[in-house]
Parts: sequence; C-alpha cells; structure tokens
Amino acid sequence: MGERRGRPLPLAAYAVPSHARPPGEPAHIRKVVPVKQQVAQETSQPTAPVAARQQRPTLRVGVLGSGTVGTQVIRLLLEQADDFAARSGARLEITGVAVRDVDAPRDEAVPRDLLTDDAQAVATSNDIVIELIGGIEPARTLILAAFASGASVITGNKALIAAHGPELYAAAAEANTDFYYEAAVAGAIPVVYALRESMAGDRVTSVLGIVNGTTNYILDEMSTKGLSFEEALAAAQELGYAEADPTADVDGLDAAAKAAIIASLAFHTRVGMNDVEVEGIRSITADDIREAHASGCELKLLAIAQRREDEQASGISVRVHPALVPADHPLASVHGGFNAVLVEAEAAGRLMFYGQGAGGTPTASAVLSDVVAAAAHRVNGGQAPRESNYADLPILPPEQALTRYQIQLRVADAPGSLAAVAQVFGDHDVSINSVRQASYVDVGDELALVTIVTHAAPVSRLEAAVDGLRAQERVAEVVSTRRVEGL
Ligand SMILES: NC(=O)C1=CN([C@@H]2O[C@H](COP(=O)(O)OP(=O)(O)OC[C@H]3O[C@@H](n4cnc5c(N)ncnc54)[C@H](O)[C@@H]3O)[C@@H](O)[C@H]2O)C=CC1
Ligand SMILES: N[C@@H](CC=O)C(=O)O
Ligand code: NA
Repeated sequence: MGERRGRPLPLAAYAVPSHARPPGEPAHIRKVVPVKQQVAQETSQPTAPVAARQQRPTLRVGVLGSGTVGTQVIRLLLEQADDFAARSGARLEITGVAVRDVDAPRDEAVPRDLLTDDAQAVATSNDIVIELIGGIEPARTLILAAFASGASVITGNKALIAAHGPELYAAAAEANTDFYYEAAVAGAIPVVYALRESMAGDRVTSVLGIVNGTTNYILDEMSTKGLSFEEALAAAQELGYAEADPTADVDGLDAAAKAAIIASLAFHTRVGMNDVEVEGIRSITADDIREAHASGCELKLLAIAQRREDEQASGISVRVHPALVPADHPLASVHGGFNAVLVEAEAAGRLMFYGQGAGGTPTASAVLSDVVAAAAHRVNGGQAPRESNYADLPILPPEQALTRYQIQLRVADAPGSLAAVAQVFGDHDVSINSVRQASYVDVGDELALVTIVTHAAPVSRLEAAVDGLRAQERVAEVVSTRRVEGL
C-alpha cells in the first residue's frame, strides 16, 4: 500500500481498461505496457494524438446516490467524457450507480443499466468512488469500504466530515489514496481548495461567510418579496438547495458542519460539530427583517471562524448565528441561494469568494473538479493533502468569542438618560460605536428608542452590559439584542 505515495502508479497499470482485470485483483498490480512509453513511441507518427487518446488508461468510477447532485454529476461525466479524459489523463468510466430503488422514476440522464441497489459493490469495485447519498450511515461505512478497497473517495457530505473527518482522513492515508470534498462547503465555490491548498503559505485569522444556500434564500425571499418562512422554504426545496431533512438547514446545523470544516482547514486544528455554537433562523420573523433594514442592515445567517490572540484569551471560536450585516458590506448583497466567504489572512489580507453554494449542477461542478484531481493523481502520481491538525489550537467557549452587539432600548426621554446608559457600557469595559435615538410618546410618557452599536468585545462583557442595562432604572426595556458582523 505504502508504495504509491507521491509518485505515479506504475503506468503499466493503465494500458488496459480496469474493468478488464480479473475480479478482486487490485488496480496497481495489472501488468501491461506503460502508457507513456507507448505514447512516446507514437509521437514520431502523424497519428500520435489519436494514438495518445486511444491509449489513455480507463479508471472505474462508482457513484453512490443519484439525487439532486448525483444525477448532475453523472450527466456531466457522460456528456463531457472527452474533456474529462483530456484533463485527467484517463477515461472515466461510470461502472455503477447505487440507488435505493432501481425502479423509481428518475432523470433520463442516468442510464438505467448503471443502476444497482448494491451500494457495497459500487463502493468496493472502483478506482474512484463518489459518495452523494448524504447522512452519516451507511455513507461512512461505504466510504471506509471504498478506501479499504484502494479507491480514491470524493464526497459532498459535510455532516459526515464534521462528525468523522479524522477517521476518513486516516482511512485515505492508510489506503494511500485521495480524499476530496470540495462540494461539502459552499457548493461550487472553491473554498475548500482555497483553505486547504492556496492558503497553505499563510496564517488565516478569520473566515466569515454565508455558507447555507437554503437559509440565505429564505431570508432573502422574506426580505425582498415578503414571502412567509414556510413559502420560502418550500421554494428552496424545489430548487434543490435544501438537505433531505431541511431542519439541518433551518436550524443552522448544515452551516455548523461547514463552519467546522472551514475552521479545521483554516486553523490546522480538529474542529467538530460539538465545537460550534449554533443558532438557526427558525425564530426570525418579517419584523426582525424590517428592523434590520431600519438599522441600515441585512439579516444573514453567518458562519464565523475566528482566531483570538490577546491578553485575555488565545484560541479559536467557531459559530453560526443570524447577525446584522451593514448594507454596504459585501455579504449584505449576497442574494438567493448564493454563498460568499471572506477569508482574512496575515499576509494575503482579505480574500472574497462568491458563487452558487447549493443546487445540483453547481455542486456537481465542485464534485467533478475533485474527480479530475483524483484521477490525475492515479495516472501521474501526487496526492490530495492529508489532514493537517498540527496547530491543535484550543476551542474557546462561546462567551469568549469577540463580536459586536446592536442593542435597542426604551429609555425615559429626559436629561441624563443617555449618560446613565453610557455609564453601564463603561462599567463593563464595552466601547460604543454609534448611538441613534428616536423620541416618541407612549401612554403619556415621553420615551426614546435608543439603538446602540458597540465595538467588538467578548460576549461575556456584552452580556454583562445588557444585564446592567436591564437593572438601570432609567431603562424602561431592553427591546432587542443582535450581533453585528462585518463592521
Ligand atoms: N443539494 C445541494 O445543493 C448540495 C448537497 N450537498 C451534499 O451532497 C450530498 C447529496 O445531496 P443531494 O443530492 O442534495 O441529496 P438527495 O437527497 O437529493 O440525494 C441523495 C440520494 O441518495 C439516495 N440514497 C440514500 N441512501 C442510499 C443508500 N443507502 N444507497 C443508495 N442510495 C441512497 C437517496 O434515495 C437520494 O436519491 C449530501 O451529502 C449533501 O449534503 C452538498 C452541497 C450542495
Ligand atoms: N442544503 C445546503 C446545500 C449545500 O451545501 C444549502 O442549502 O446550502
Ligand atoms: Na465548495
């Protein structure tokens, strides 16, 4: 097993289609004439390019699941077979598509003769296995079986990676094959590649993103078209954005799994689901969105991975929650099922990635980029990066996260009220960024609605300040508190 690391499989392995080998015989022990040698012999002939094409090795590809994403992966692999062969150096032959019910009606892009309900056979009889069934089991067991059979594995399954990433990485290392998962974070946007490979020469300090298409679509439809939560969710499901169980989207769990993956890659530290503070969008109402607009903001479900290094705390904080984003911030104009990810790194500064974060065809693009990379490695050598967790940074508790609050208060509209409020912030070492006041009369009382936005401070100090405001006698009511990001 260990022989293949960092160098090509013996090219001899690839001069005949892999389906021609005897059952059970591993791909790397097939003995035939090296492809490169054959091609070199042909290059003096006028027919060399044709010969080169004909001599491309064939890699067997198995697909687990033919739903929203799997169907598009299969369609594109079949429609653009010549392009994939040219880019990867091998013909990619789909040998089987594992589905739950071979007789169920499905897209005609998926040839019926490829369908099987034997997922184990598909997982263990291919060079490249693409897992697109989702969920933890049987996806985990099938992927482990695929690695054990010597396959490279591609998946879009963020829930599985956030729960069992280290085990999957270890299985890939043991098998000496590739483990790729570009589709797992932000669909078509190449953010896994960016964090795993492009940022390998830098020190990431924070990642702030909209990484769930369903919730962004719901909030956007509620915001721009006045749709109800339920109507917007139904439309997101129709568009193929939502997970099989959309509560994973709505309750922030899908974004939390992505945040865990992002943080693991950005900070070279193992981060799992339990390390992520999560709040979804279930409680967001049309009024909340109107109030956000009144404050010059949009309300977005954000995933945040942050490194904190100061006198009070050192470590990383990873969280998913709705937050106000100023209308002129790039994340405020991310609409519909689109995603965007802002990466801050010490040397590079700020990088922004934007694109379709969900949907069958965009996600298939990410899956297929991984397929090409894994296939090219099987032909030419090289490998996907292994797990990098050397930094092993501590995960900070939620109260040590740094954020800003927007706090709305009703106070008596009288001299000294604002000074009393400001004093509470000062007492808790929280600095005020801005104050807005609107006076009004309620049942004969002259009141003011005061909207205060703080500078960044640890959640513990912000919460203590809010408690202090509740106890301050000039404060009639703390109307709302919301986190603000992107200031
Ligand atoms: N839909 C999207 O926009 C995106 C999805 N993903 C991920 O891609 C994966 C697939 O997502 P979708 O295609 O949307 O899901 P889907 O629910 O449309 O498709 C999954 C398919 O797998 C089949 N399946 C389930 N268990 C099976 C089993 N044991 N054997 C054979 N087939 C089985 C189901 O019948 C279904 O047809 C998930 O991990 C998801 O999180 C990632 C990025 C975007
Ligand atoms: N359900 C997810 C699909 C992509 O990961 C989403 O809505 O973003
Ligand atoms: Na991606």
